[in-house]
Amino acid sequence: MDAVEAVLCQIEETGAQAQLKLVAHLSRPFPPDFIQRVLSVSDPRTLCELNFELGERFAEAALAVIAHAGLRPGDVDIIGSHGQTVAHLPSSLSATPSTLQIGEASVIAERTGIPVVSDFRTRDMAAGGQGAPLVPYFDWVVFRKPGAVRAFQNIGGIANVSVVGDRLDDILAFDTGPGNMVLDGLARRITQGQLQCDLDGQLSRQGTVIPSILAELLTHPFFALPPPRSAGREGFGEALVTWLWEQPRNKPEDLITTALAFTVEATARAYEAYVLPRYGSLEAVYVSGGGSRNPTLMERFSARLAPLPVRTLDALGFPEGAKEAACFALLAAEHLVGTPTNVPSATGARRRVVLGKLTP
Ligand SMILES: Nc1ncnc2c1ncn2[C@@H]1O[C@H](COP(=O)(O)OP(=O)(O)OP(=O)(O)O)[C@@H](O)[C@H]1O
Ligand SMILES: CC(=O)N[C@H]1[C@@H]2OC[C@@H](O2)[C@@H](O)[C@@H]1O[C@H](C)C(=O)O
Repeated sequence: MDAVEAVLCQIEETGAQAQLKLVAHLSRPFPPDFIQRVLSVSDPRTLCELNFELGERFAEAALAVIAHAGLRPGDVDIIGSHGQTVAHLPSSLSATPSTLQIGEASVIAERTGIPVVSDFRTRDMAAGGQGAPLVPYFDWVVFRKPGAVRAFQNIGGIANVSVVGDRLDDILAFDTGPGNMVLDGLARRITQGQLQCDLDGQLSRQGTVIPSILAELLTHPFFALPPPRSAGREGFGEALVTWLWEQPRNKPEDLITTALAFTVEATARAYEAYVLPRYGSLEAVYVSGGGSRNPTLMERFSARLAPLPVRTLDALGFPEGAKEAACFALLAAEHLVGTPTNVPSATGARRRVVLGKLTP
Protein backbone atom coordinates (compact mmCIF):
# COMPACT_ATOMS: atom_id res chain seq x y z
CA MET A 1 0.00 0.00 0.00
CA ASP A 2 2.98 2.31 0.02
CA ALA A 3 3.57 2.75 -3.70
CA VAL A 4 2.82 1.43 -7.14
CA GLU A 5 5.52 -0.61 -8.83
CA ALA A 6 5.50 -0.20 -12.58
CA VAL A 7 7.63 -2.43 -14.81
CA LEU A 8 7.96 -2.68 -18.53
CA CYS A 9 8.90 -6.17 -19.71
CA GLN A 10 9.70 -7.72 -23.00
CA ILE A 11 8.37 -11.28 -23.16
CA GLU A 12 9.25 -13.73 -25.90
CA GLU A 13 7.74 -17.20 -26.36
CA THR A 14 5.17 -18.70 -23.98
CA GLY A 15 4.87 -21.32 -21.24
CA ALA A 16 8.07 -22.94 -19.99
CA GLN A 17 9.97 -21.33 -22.87
CA ALA A 18 8.86 -17.81 -21.98
CA GLN A 19 11.77 -15.39 -21.63
CA LEU A 20 11.31 -12.21 -19.69
CA LYS A 21 13.57 -9.19 -19.96
CA LEU A 22 13.06 -6.32 -17.55
CA VAL A 23 13.17 -3.17 -19.68
CA ALA A 24 12.32 -0.56 -17.06
CA HIS A 25 11.14 -0.21 -13.47
CA LEU A 26 9.65 2.68 -11.53
CA SER A 27 8.38 2.87 -7.98
CA ARG A 28 5.88 5.69 -7.52
CA PRO A 29 4.93 6.36 -3.90
CA PHE A 30 1.32 7.04 -2.87
CA PRO A 31 0.76 10.30 -0.96
CA PRO A 32 0.12 9.69 2.78
CA ASP A 33 -3.45 11.01 2.64
CA PHE A 34 -4.25 8.57 -0.17
CA ILE A 35 -2.88 5.68 1.90
CA GLN A 36 -5.11 6.81 4.76
CA ARG A 37 -8.17 6.83 2.49
CA VAL A 38 -7.44 3.30 1.28
CA LEU A 39 -6.97 2.14 4.87
CA SER A 40 -10.23 3.73 5.94
CA VAL A 41 -12.59 1.97 3.47
CA SER A 42 -15.29 1.21 5.97
CA ASP A 43 -16.44 -2.31 5.17
CA PRO A 44 -14.14 -3.98 2.63
CA ARG A 45 -14.97 -7.46 3.94
CA THR A 46 -18.67 -7.17 3.12
CA LEU A 47 -17.91 -5.74 -0.32
CA CYS A 48 -15.43 -8.54 -1.00
CA GLU A 49 -17.85 -11.28 0.02
CA LEU A 50 -20.86 -9.77 -1.73
CA ASN A 51 -18.90 -9.57 -4.98
CA PHE A 52 -18.46 -13.35 -4.90
CA GLU A 53 -21.94 -14.13 -3.50
CA LEU A 54 -23.56 -12.11 -6.26
CA GLY A 55 -21.37 -13.96 -8.76
CA GLU A 56 -22.80 -17.25 -7.47
CA ARG A 57 -26.37 -15.97 -7.73
CA PHE A 58 -25.84 -14.66 -11.24
CA ALA A 59 -24.26 -17.98 -12.29
CA GLU A 60 -27.24 -19.92 -10.89
CA ALA A 61 -29.63 -17.64 -12.74
CA ALA A 62 -27.71 -18.02 -15.99
CA LEU A 63 -27.69 -21.83 -15.70
CA ALA A 64 -31.41 -21.81 -14.84
CA VAL A 65 -32.41 -19.72 -17.84
CA ILE A 66 -30.31 -21.89 -20.17
CA ALA A 67 -32.02 -25.02 -18.82
CA HIS A 68 -35.41 -23.27 -19.04
CA ALA A 69 -34.76 -22.79 -22.76
CA GLY A 70 -34.00 -26.51 -23.10
CA LEU A 71 -30.33 -25.79 -23.85
CA ARG A 72 -27.01 -26.71 -22.30
CA PRO A 73 -24.22 -24.33 -21.25
CA GLY A 74 -22.12 -25.55 -24.18
CA ASP A 75 -24.77 -24.14 -26.54
CA VAL A 76 -24.21 -20.60 -25.28
CA ASP A 77 -21.43 -18.39 -26.64
CA ILE A 78 -21.34 -15.56 -24.13
CA ILE A 79 -22.93 -14.23 -20.93
CA GLY A 80 -23.37 -10.49 -20.43
CA SER A 81 -23.55 -9.62 -16.75
CA HIS A 82 -24.34 -6.06 -15.73
CA GLY A 83 -23.75 -6.70 -12.02
CA GLN A 84 -25.17 -4.88 -9.04
CA THR A 85 -24.47 -1.18 -8.89
CA VAL A 86 -23.18 -0.41 -5.39
CA ALA A 87 -22.06 3.14 -6.11
CA HIS A 88 -22.53 5.50 -9.02
CA LEU A 89 -20.74 8.84 -8.86
CA PRO A 90 -20.80 10.78 -12.13
CA SER A 91 -19.04 14.13 -12.41
CA SER A 92 -22.00 15.93 -10.82
CA LEU A 93 -21.37 14.02 -7.58
CA SER A 94 -17.62 13.48 -7.44
CA ALA A 95 -14.34 15.04 -8.45
CA THR A 96 -13.35 11.46 -9.28
CA PRO A 97 -16.19 10.28 -11.54
CA SER A 98 -16.55 6.59 -10.82
CA THR A 99 -19.01 3.73 -10.78
CA LEU A 100 -18.90 0.26 -9.26
CA GLN A 101 -20.85 -2.83 -10.30
CA ILE A 102 -20.14 -6.07 -8.46
CA GLY A 103 -20.94 -9.76 -9.07
CA GLU A 104 -17.66 -11.50 -9.87
CA ALA A 105 -17.44 -12.52 -13.52
CA SER A 106 -14.78 -15.14 -12.73
CA VAL A 107 -17.29 -16.96 -10.54
CA ILE A 108 -19.92 -16.86 -13.30
CA ALA A 109 -17.44 -18.11 -15.91
CA GLU A 110 -16.14 -20.85 -13.62
CA ARG A 111 -19.60 -22.14 -12.64
CA THR A 112 -21.06 -22.04 -16.15
CA GLY A 113 -18.03 -22.73 -18.35
CA ILE A 114 -19.21 -19.82 -20.51
CA PRO A 115 -17.13 -16.67 -21.17
CA VAL A 116 -18.52 -13.56 -19.52
CA VAL A 117 -18.51 -9.90 -20.49
CA SER A 118 -19.06 -7.65 -17.49
CA ASP A 119 -18.34 -4.18 -16.12
CA PHE A 120 -19.88 -2.28 -19.01
CA ARG A 121 -20.02 1.19 -17.53
CA THR A 122 -16.40 1.94 -16.67
CA ARG A 123 -15.02 2.44 -20.18
CA ASP A 124 -17.66 5.00 -21.03
CA MET A 125 -16.88 6.85 -17.81
CA ALA A 126 -13.16 6.70 -18.51
CA ALA A 127 -13.99 8.34 -21.86
CA GLY A 128 -15.61 11.23 -20.03
CA GLY A 129 -19.17 9.87 -19.97
CA GLN A 130 -21.66 9.27 -17.21
CA GLY A 131 -21.38 5.48 -17.66
CA ALA A 132 -25.17 5.52 -18.00
CA PRO A 133 -27.66 5.12 -19.51
CA LEU A 134 -26.40 2.28 -21.71
CA VAL A 135 -29.76 0.95 -22.84
CA PRO A 136 -30.21 3.49 -25.70
CA TYR A 137 -28.08 1.40 -28.07
CA PHE A 138 -30.34 -1.60 -27.42
CA ASP A 139 -33.51 0.47 -27.75
CA TRP A 140 -32.33 1.76 -31.11
CA VAL A 141 -31.23 -1.65 -32.47
CA VAL A 142 -34.29 -3.56 -31.30
CA PHE A 143 -37.19 -1.10 -31.22
CA ARG A 144 -36.60 1.69 -33.74
CA LYS A 145 -39.32 2.13 -36.33
CA PRO A 146 -38.50 3.91 -39.61
CA GLY A 147 -39.94 7.41 -39.69
CA ALA A 148 -41.22 7.28 -36.11
CA VAL A 149 -39.91 8.72 -32.86
CA ARG A 150 -40.53 6.44 -29.89
CA ALA A 151 -39.76 6.99 -26.21
CA PHE A 152 -38.71 4.07 -24.03
CA GLN A 153 -39.25 4.80 -20.37
CA ASN A 154 -37.71 2.50 -17.78
CA ILE A 155 -39.02 2.82 -14.24
CA GLY A 156 -36.65 0.72 -12.16
CA GLY A 157 -34.98 1.90 -8.98
CA ILE A 158 -34.05 4.96 -11.03
CA ALA A 159 -36.06 6.02 -14.08
CA ASN A 160 -34.53 6.72 -17.47
CA VAL A 161 -35.74 7.43 -20.98
CA SER A 162 -34.40 6.76 -24.47
CA VAL A 163 -35.96 8.71 -27.32
CA VAL A 164 -35.21 6.82 -30.50
CA GLY A 165 -35.65 7.91 -34.10
CA ASP A 166 -33.94 6.73 -37.25
CA ARG A 167 -30.36 7.66 -36.36
CA LEU A 168 -28.16 6.31 -33.58
CA ASP A 169 -26.26 9.59 -33.24
CA ASP A 170 -29.50 11.52 -32.75
CA ILE A 171 -30.71 9.64 -29.67
CA LEU A 172 -31.74 11.66 -26.63
CA ALA A 173 -31.44 9.54 -23.51
CA PHE A 174 -30.92 10.36 -19.86
CA ASP A 175 -31.99 9.48 -16.35
CA THR A 176 -35.23 11.27 -15.55
CA GLY A 177 -34.76 10.80 -11.78
CA PRO A 178 -36.42 8.63 -9.15
CA GLY A 179 -38.21 5.44 -10.14
CA ASN A 180 -39.26 3.06 -7.38
CA MET A 181 -36.37 3.64 -4.99
CA VAL A 182 -38.16 6.10 -2.69
CA LEU A 183 -41.40 4.08 -2.85
CA ASP A 184 -39.52 0.92 -1.86
CA GLY A 185 -37.91 2.56 1.17
CA LEU A 186 -41.23 3.97 2.38
CA ALA A 187 -43.10 0.70 1.78
CA ARG A 188 -40.55 -1.14 3.96
CA ARG A 189 -40.97 1.41 6.74
CA ILE A 190 -44.75 1.60 6.56
CA THR A 191 -45.17 -2.19 6.66
CA GLN A 192 -42.18 -2.78 8.97
CA GLY A 193 -40.51 -4.91 6.34
CA GLN A 194 -43.59 -6.94 5.38
CA LEU A 195 -43.61 -5.37 1.90
CA GLN A 196 -40.44 -4.55 -0.06
CA CYS A 197 -42.33 -2.28 -2.45
CA ASP A 198 -45.65 -0.54 -3.06
CA LEU A 199 -46.98 -3.88 -4.26
CA ASP A 200 -49.54 -3.40 -7.04
CA GLY A 201 -49.86 0.24 -5.96
CA GLN A 202 -51.91 -0.70 -2.91
CA LEU A 203 -50.17 1.67 -0.47
CA SER A 204 -49.92 4.72 -2.70
CA ARG A 205 -53.54 4.35 -3.79
CA GLN A 206 -54.77 5.02 -0.24
CA GLY A 207 -53.31 8.46 0.43
CA THR A 208 -53.39 12.00 -0.90
CA VAL A 209 -50.48 14.04 -2.19
CA ILE A 210 -48.94 16.54 0.25
CA PRO A 211 -48.28 19.52 -2.06
CA SER A 212 -45.64 21.23 0.13
CA ILE A 213 -43.52 18.08 0.39
CA LEU A 214 -43.88 17.34 -3.33
CA ALA A 215 -42.75 20.88 -4.13
CA GLU A 216 -39.75 20.49 -1.82
CA LEU A 217 -38.81 17.15 -3.40
CA LEU A 218 -38.90 18.71 -6.85
CA THR A 219 -36.21 21.22 -5.81
CA HIS A 220 -33.72 18.29 -5.72
CA PRO A 221 -30.48 19.50 -7.39
CA PHE A 222 -30.53 16.59 -9.85
CA PHE A 223 -33.37 18.24 -11.78
CA ALA A 224 -31.27 21.33 -12.43
CA LEU A 225 -28.77 19.21 -14.39
CA PRO A 226 -29.38 19.14 -18.13
CA PRO A 227 -28.76 15.85 -20.00
CA PRO A 228 -26.44 14.01 -20.21
CA ARG A 229 -27.20 13.06 -16.63
CA SER A 230 -27.41 9.93 -14.54
CA ALA A 231 -28.63 9.17 -11.05
CA GLY A 232 -28.39 6.54 -8.36
CA ARG A 233 -28.98 5.62 -4.76
CA GLU A 234 -26.68 8.49 -3.77
CA GLY A 235 -29.38 11.02 -4.71
CA PHE A 236 -32.62 9.10 -4.30
CA GLY A 237 -31.85 6.39 -1.75
CA GLU A 238 -32.17 5.98 1.97
CA ALA A 239 -31.15 9.54 2.91
CA LEU A 240 -34.13 10.92 0.99
CA VAL A 241 -36.46 8.27 2.42
CA THR A 242 -35.33 9.17 5.95
CA TRP A 243 -35.93 12.86 5.25
CA LEU A 244 -39.46 12.08 4.05
CA TRP A 245 -40.19 9.74 6.93
CA GLU A 246 -39.12 12.37 9.44
CA GLN A 247 -41.41 15.09 8.08
CA PRO A 248 -43.67 15.94 11.04
CA ARG A 249 -47.37 15.15 11.27
CA ASN A 250 -48.04 13.21 8.11
CA LYS A 251 -49.95 10.01 7.51
CA PRO A 252 -47.70 7.25 6.15
CA GLU A 253 -50.05 6.60 3.20
CA ASP A 254 -49.90 10.30 2.27
CA LEU A 255 -46.11 10.14 2.27
CA ILE A 256 -45.99 7.21 -0.14
CA THR A 257 -48.65 8.76 -2.36
CA THR A 258 -46.48 11.89 -2.45
CA ALA A 259 -43.41 9.78 -3.31
CA LEU A 260 -45.33 8.23 -6.20
CA ALA A 261 -46.37 11.70 -7.38
CA PHE A 262 -42.67 12.68 -7.16
CA THR A 263 -41.70 9.94 -9.62
CA VAL A 264 -44.60 10.83 -11.95
CA GLU A 265 -43.95 14.56 -11.83
CA ALA A 266 -40.16 14.31 -12.19
CA THR A 267 -40.58 12.03 -15.21
CA ALA A 268 -43.27 14.15 -16.86
CA ARG A 269 -41.26 17.34 -16.35
CA ALA A 270 -38.27 15.73 -18.06
CA TYR A 271 -40.47 15.18 -21.13
CA GLU A 272 -41.70 18.76 -21.01
CA ALA A 273 -38.23 20.21 -20.55
CA TYR A 274 -36.20 18.10 -22.98
CA VAL A 275 -38.16 15.55 -25.01
CA LEU A 276 -41.23 17.37 -26.35
CA PRO A 277 -39.41 20.64 -27.24
CA ARG A 278 -36.95 18.65 -29.34
CA TYR A 279 -39.25 16.16 -31.05
CA GLY A 280 -42.65 17.86 -30.94
CA SER A 281 -44.64 14.69 -30.69
CA LEU A 282 -43.89 11.03 -30.17
CA GLU A 283 -45.52 7.91 -31.56
CA ALA A 284 -45.86 6.61 -27.98
CA VAL A 285 -44.07 6.10 -24.70
CA TYR A 286 -43.25 2.44 -24.02
CA VAL A 287 -42.77 1.76 -20.32
CA SER A 288 -40.69 -1.05 -18.85
CA GLY A 289 -39.22 -1.96 -15.47
CA GLY A 290 -40.92 -2.79 -12.22
CA GLY A 291 -42.78 0.53 -12.09
CA SER A 292 -44.87 -0.58 -15.06
CA ARG A 293 -46.28 -3.27 -12.75
CA ASN A 294 -47.56 -0.65 -10.30
CA PRO A 295 -51.09 0.22 -11.53
CA THR A 296 -51.32 3.42 -9.46
CA LEU A 297 -48.06 4.64 -10.98
CA MET A 298 -49.08 3.72 -14.52
CA GLU A 299 -52.52 5.37 -14.19
CA ARG A 300 -51.07 8.62 -12.84
CA PHE A 301 -48.19 8.69 -15.31
CA SER A 302 -50.54 8.11 -18.27
CA ALA A 303 -52.95 10.78 -17.02
CA ARG A 304 -50.08 13.26 -16.53
CA LEU A 305 -48.68 12.70 -20.05
CA ALA A 306 -52.06 12.59 -21.84
CA PRO A 307 -52.76 12.86 -24.73
CA LEU A 308 -49.39 11.19 -25.38
CA PRO A 309 -50.05 7.43 -25.63
CA VAL A 310 -48.40 5.51 -22.77
CA ARG A 311 -48.11 1.73 -23.20
CA THR A 312 -46.06 -1.00 -21.63
CA LEU A 313 -43.24 -2.40 -23.73
CA ASP A 314 -45.21 -5.64 -24.03
CA ALA A 315 -47.31 -3.81 -26.65
CA LEU A 316 -44.29 -4.26 -28.96
CA GLY A 317 -44.21 -7.99 -28.21
CA PHE A 318 -41.25 -7.76 -25.82
CA PRO A 319 -41.74 -8.61 -22.13
CA GLU A 320 -40.85 -5.44 -20.27
CA GLY A 321 -39.12 -7.23 -17.40
CA ALA A 322 -36.64 -8.89 -19.78
CA LYS A 323 -35.40 -5.71 -21.42
CA GLU A 324 -32.41 -4.69 -19.30
CA ALA A 325 -30.98 -8.21 -19.15
CA ALA A 326 -31.45 -8.57 -22.92
CA CYS A 327 -29.64 -5.26 -23.37
CA PHE A 328 -26.52 -6.65 -21.72
CA ALA A 329 -26.72 -9.84 -23.81
CA LEU A 330 -26.54 -7.64 -26.92
CA LEU A 331 -23.74 -5.48 -25.51
CA ALA A 332 -21.76 -8.62 -24.61
CA ALA A 333 -22.15 -10.05 -28.12
CA GLU A 334 -21.04 -6.74 -29.62
CA HIS A 335 -18.04 -6.65 -27.29
CA LEU A 336 -16.81 -9.87 -28.92
CA VAL A 337 -16.81 -8.31 -32.39
CA GLY A 338 -15.50 -4.94 -31.24
CA THR A 339 -18.60 -2.80 -31.80
CA PRO A 340 -18.71 0.41 -29.75
CA THR A 341 -22.05 0.41 -27.93
CA ASN A 342 -22.09 3.52 -25.81
CA VAL A 343 -24.11 6.39 -27.25
CA PRO A 344 -22.14 9.60 -26.61
CA SER A 345 -25.24 11.80 -27.02
CA ALA A 346 -26.71 9.88 -24.07
CA THR A 347 -23.72 9.44 -21.76
CA GLY A 348 -21.67 12.50 -22.70
CA ALA A 349 -18.60 10.41 -23.52
CA ARG A 350 -16.00 12.01 -25.76
CA ARG A 351 -16.16 9.10 -28.19
CA ARG A 352 -17.76 5.78 -28.95
CA VAL A 353 -16.02 2.94 -27.11
CA VAL A 354 -16.29 -0.84 -26.85
CA LEU A 355 -17.95 -1.59 -23.52
CA GLY A 356 -17.19 -4.38 -21.08
CA LYS A 357 -14.39 -6.72 -20.02
CA LEU A 358 -14.03 -10.29 -21.15
CA THR A 359 -13.46 -13.14 -18.69
CA PRO A 360 -12.65 -16.17 -20.84
N1 LIG B 1 -46.18 -5.58 -8.72
C1 LIG B 1 -45.46 -4.49 -8.41
N2 LIG B 1 -46.07 -3.45 -7.79
C2 LIG B 1 -45.38 -2.35 -7.47
N3 LIG B 1 -44.06 -2.18 -7.70
C3 LIG B 1 -43.41 -3.19 -8.31
C4 LIG B 1 -44.07 -4.39 -8.70
N4 LIG B 1 -43.14 -5.21 -9.26
C5 LIG B 1 -41.97 -4.55 -9.23
N5 LIG B 1 -42.10 -3.35 -8.65
C6 LIG B 1 -41.08 -2.32 -8.41
O1 LIG B 1 -40.08 -2.43 -9.38
C7 LIG B 1 -38.77 -2.41 -8.77
C8 LIG B 1 -37.82 -3.23 -9.58
O2 LIG B 1 -37.83 -2.77 -10.90
P1 LIG B 1 -36.68 -3.19 -11.90
O3 LIG B 1 -36.36 -4.62 -11.76
O4 LIG B 1 -37.08 -2.68 -13.24
O5 LIG B 1 -35.50 -2.30 -11.33
P2 LIG B 1 -33.94 -2.52 -11.43
O6 LIG B 1 -33.62 -3.08 -12.77
O7 LIG B 1 -33.50 -3.24 -10.23
O8 LIG B 1 -33.45 -1.00 -11.31
P3 LIG B 1 -32.77 -0.06 -12.42
O9 LIG B 1 -33.64 -0.09 -13.64
O10 LIG B 1 -32.78 1.25 -11.73
O11 LIG B 1 -31.43 -0.63 -12.65
C9 LIG B 1 -39.00 -2.97 -7.38
O12 LIG B 1 -38.04 -2.44 -6.50
C10 LIG B 1 -40.41 -2.48 -7.06
O13 LIG B 1 -40.36 -1.22 -6.47
C1 LIG C 1 -25.42 3.19 -12.62
C2 LIG C 1 -26.59 2.34 -12.95
O1 LIG C 1 -26.59 1.16 -12.66
N1 LIG C 1 -27.60 2.95 -13.58
C3 LIG C 1 -28.81 2.25 -14.00
C4 LIG C 1 -29.95 2.71 -13.09
O2 LIG C 1 -31.15 2.03 -13.45
C5 LIG C 1 -31.85 2.81 -14.41
C6 LIG C 1 -30.94 3.98 -14.67
O3 LIG C 1 -30.25 4.07 -13.41
C7 LIG C 1 -29.91 3.69 -15.78
O4 LIG C 1 -29.08 4.81 -15.94
C8 LIG C 1 -29.02 2.50 -15.47
O5 LIG C 1 -29.47 1.28 -16.03
C9 LIG C 1 -29.80 1.10 -17.40
C10 LIG C 1 -29.82 -0.36 -17.72
C11 LIG C 1 -28.94 1.83 -18.40
O6 LIG C 1 -27.73 1.98 -18.24
O7 LIG C 1 -29.48 2.24 -19.44
